Amino acid sequence: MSQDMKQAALDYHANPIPGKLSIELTKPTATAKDLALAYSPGVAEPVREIAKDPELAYKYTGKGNLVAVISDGTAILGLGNLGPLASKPVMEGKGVLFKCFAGVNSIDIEVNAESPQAFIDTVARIADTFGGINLEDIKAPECFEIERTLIEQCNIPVFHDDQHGTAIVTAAGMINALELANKKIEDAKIVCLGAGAAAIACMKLLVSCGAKSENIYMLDRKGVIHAGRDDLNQYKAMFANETNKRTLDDALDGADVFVGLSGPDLMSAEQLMKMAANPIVFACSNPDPEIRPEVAKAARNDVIMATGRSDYPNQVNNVLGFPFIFRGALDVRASAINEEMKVAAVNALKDLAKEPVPAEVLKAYELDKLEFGPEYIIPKPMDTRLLGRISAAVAQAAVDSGVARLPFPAHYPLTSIHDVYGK
Ligand SMILES: NC(=O)C1=CN([C@@H]2O[C@H](COP(=O)(O)OP(=O)(O)OC[C@H]3O[C@@H](n4cnc5c(N)ncnc54)[C@H](OP(=O)(O)O)[C@@H]3O)[C@@H](O)[C@H]2O)C=CC1
Ligand SMILES: CC(=O)C(=O)O
Ligand SMILES: [Mg+2]
Repeated sequence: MSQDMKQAALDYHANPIPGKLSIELTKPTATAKDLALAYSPGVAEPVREIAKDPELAYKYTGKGNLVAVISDGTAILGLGNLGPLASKPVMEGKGVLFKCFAGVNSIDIEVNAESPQAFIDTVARIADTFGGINLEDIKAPECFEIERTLIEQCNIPVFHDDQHGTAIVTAAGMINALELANKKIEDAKIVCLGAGAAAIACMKLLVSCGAKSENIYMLDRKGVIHAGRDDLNQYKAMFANETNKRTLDDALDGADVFVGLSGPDLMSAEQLMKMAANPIVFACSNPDPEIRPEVAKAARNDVIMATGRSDYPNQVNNVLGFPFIFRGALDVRASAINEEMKVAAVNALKDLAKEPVPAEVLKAYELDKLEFGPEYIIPKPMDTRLLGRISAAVAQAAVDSGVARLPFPAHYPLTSIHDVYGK
């Protein structure tokens, strides 16, 4: 990023008031009578009702449209373990996206936990406050046990965005990119650089979509994950292949797909040249991708390229998932976000990329034209149709799979965040 952009980003966060979110009132507070309803004595009435029936918290408080965005700061974007406080701009950022794209209220919570168990205990104790919990930027392998335990302990959706949000968006983009490259997912040789939260979840979902695990070469800092290694945790071990490949160069030789979920500038133009014809490169590390699109495209013109960033074509980023997935889950009061709901989100997202792009989206991105092709494999985050399509698909899948506690919403499909409480 240029010095100008860096300063602009700091100014954006600092001015005119610090931070990116604030809390707004939803009820009148102008008179003494208003205050008597909002606070003492009126507030005692919903207290008594909720004490008798906890479900009434959804009627009398903001719980049903409130998500906690919770991090321990151990894997902030691709910047690494910089601690909970430093993660706050990202968590506030997730809150901005929840609100502006899906009308979901959120509170960011940065937890200074000395162990995964301390983190779990902290989250479990505050879970009832919220309609859902979005775990963010928690490093592997701890994130897997943290999420599993919290799903068990909480009766609201708990969703580790870096795993599942990323996997859903990656799968949708990949299915479309493979179609454009005229490649079959079951034959594709896939290299995944990174073996953490995002990488493991992405590769698992690609396998569910038809990829063959024997065709996937996953790498961590020590190189290719193979059956001969004795230093693998149970999550990496699921991707250990019988192979002689040891390095990224070895793995990329003839590969069809590269998925980067690791760190900045880890793939060179020379390495890209080793890939098969019409290679697909998802360099998704944030903020700096594994290889920059300008470097990749200068090296070869047959590459279908995506990054996690807003300032290049094909933004493969979990922003295309979590706001709308939670919207759908909250609106049917789902007890969890299950596989059926994730697959429904993949399908809604990939299908939308094939439809004509509305003028307002073109305007937002200052483009004259955008149609399904190598430069447009996945919808743009500012496409307002995402709200209606993904939330409806997720809500329907929740109803069909039996985790919804409310019927499919009568006010769906949503056309705007102003409709989220009904039209
Ligand atoms: N575009 C998107 O939507 C998203 C992108 N991401 C990006 O994915 C990356 C990983 O995030 P996340 O999974 O949450 O973090 P984790 O800490 O869970 O995992 C990081 C993984 O990257 C590997 N890694 C780091 N540096 C290297 C290197 N030099 N060579 C090979 N492997 C390396 C680590 O290897 P080891 O196991 O050996 O430590 C680890 O397996 C980040 O850059 C993040 O921005 C994440 C979520 C969403
Ligand atoms: C996008 C995101 O969640 C990440 O890079 O961690
Ligand atoms: Mg993240």
